[in-house]
Amino acid sequence: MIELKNIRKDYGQGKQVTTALSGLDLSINKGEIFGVIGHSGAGKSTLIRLINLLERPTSGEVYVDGINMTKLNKSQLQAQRRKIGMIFQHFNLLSSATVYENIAFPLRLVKTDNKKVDQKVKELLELVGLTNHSNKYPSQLSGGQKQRVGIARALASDPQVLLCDEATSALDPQTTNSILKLLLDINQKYNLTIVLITHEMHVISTICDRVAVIHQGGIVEEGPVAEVFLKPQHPVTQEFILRETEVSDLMEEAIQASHLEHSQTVKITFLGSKTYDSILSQTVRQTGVDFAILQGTISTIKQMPYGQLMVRLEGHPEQILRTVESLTLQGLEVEVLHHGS
Ligand SMILES: Nc1ncnc2c1ncn2[C@@H]1O[C@H](COP(=O)(O)OP(=O)(O)OP(=O)(O)O)[C@@H](O)[C@H]1O
Repeated sequence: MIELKNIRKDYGQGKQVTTALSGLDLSINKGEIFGVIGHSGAGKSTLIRLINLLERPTSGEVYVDGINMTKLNKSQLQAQRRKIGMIFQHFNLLSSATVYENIAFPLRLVKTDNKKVDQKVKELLELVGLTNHSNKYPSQLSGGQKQRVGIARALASDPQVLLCDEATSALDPQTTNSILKLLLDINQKYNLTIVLITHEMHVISTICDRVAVIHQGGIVEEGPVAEVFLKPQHPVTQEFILRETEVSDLMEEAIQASHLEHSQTVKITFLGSKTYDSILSQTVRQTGVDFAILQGTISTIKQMPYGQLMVRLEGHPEQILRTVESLTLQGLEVEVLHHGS
């Protein structure tokens, strides 16, 4: 659906050049929710604005739905942009227009007749849950309601792609979750491709199918969210995930402090329905080892449950080995963090 090929983006000229993106390749499938995460200045805004050519690449190509955006003339680009909706961190609503007129705005621009406008706006008001607010002005709305107007306006032209530029960064956690749920519902209802940029791993793990981690203008890690989240490879990804799961450096201290003879500290990852099974207790009963839980998390990645337990297994080395093998055979992921002597 979206392809960025060997993209370079420089801002400024001569000695003042800042390279925001260098040699970036990215491919996003139709109907997926794709997240891009990175620190401030990593190049996220530049990347998302390249997709609808709000920023032109210095070199490289941008394809949306098979069309090379960089080769279009002005009117062709306008037509292609109607397939790409966008929402913003600070909503960018027209303050002097009502909710109704904000949503109608893209349709008025292309001179849609009033009856069709009315039908579409009412449908969208219902979709975003603002039917009773249509005559209000943006200043009379909460942040979450403003973003709902932004979403409805972005959907007015029946786009195939929705770009979300830090769409929940100005919202509190509860409102963030309600907006994320709305985006997920829209994605499922219309098979809309959603691209979002964020600096919060929580946003990624709540709704995204795949994620790319961007750092200093390049993608350093990319893949299905569960894979990247549970087995982060790059230090920047690891840092985002540690922040999210609130596992601190104290963890390392706990592992060292709890170090015992004839023990091994392991991290066990449970995915999907296995998260709630009693696999660990059944296994240790059979192999005869004891265990102590050092840390544990149960959460979800896009509505799929997962659990991670840090445990110290205690027993004869052979018993511990059998325990690890048995857990692995039962489909759990076991990573040895520390061998006891
Ligand atoms: N219009 C511009 N002129 C000059 N430099 C720019 C411009 N826009 C962005 N940059 C620079 O390009 C780099 C990438 O910026 P970008 O805004 O894409 O990052 P970001 O990851 O979105 O950061 P943030 O989360 O802070 O918005 C930064 O070094 C930034 O200073």
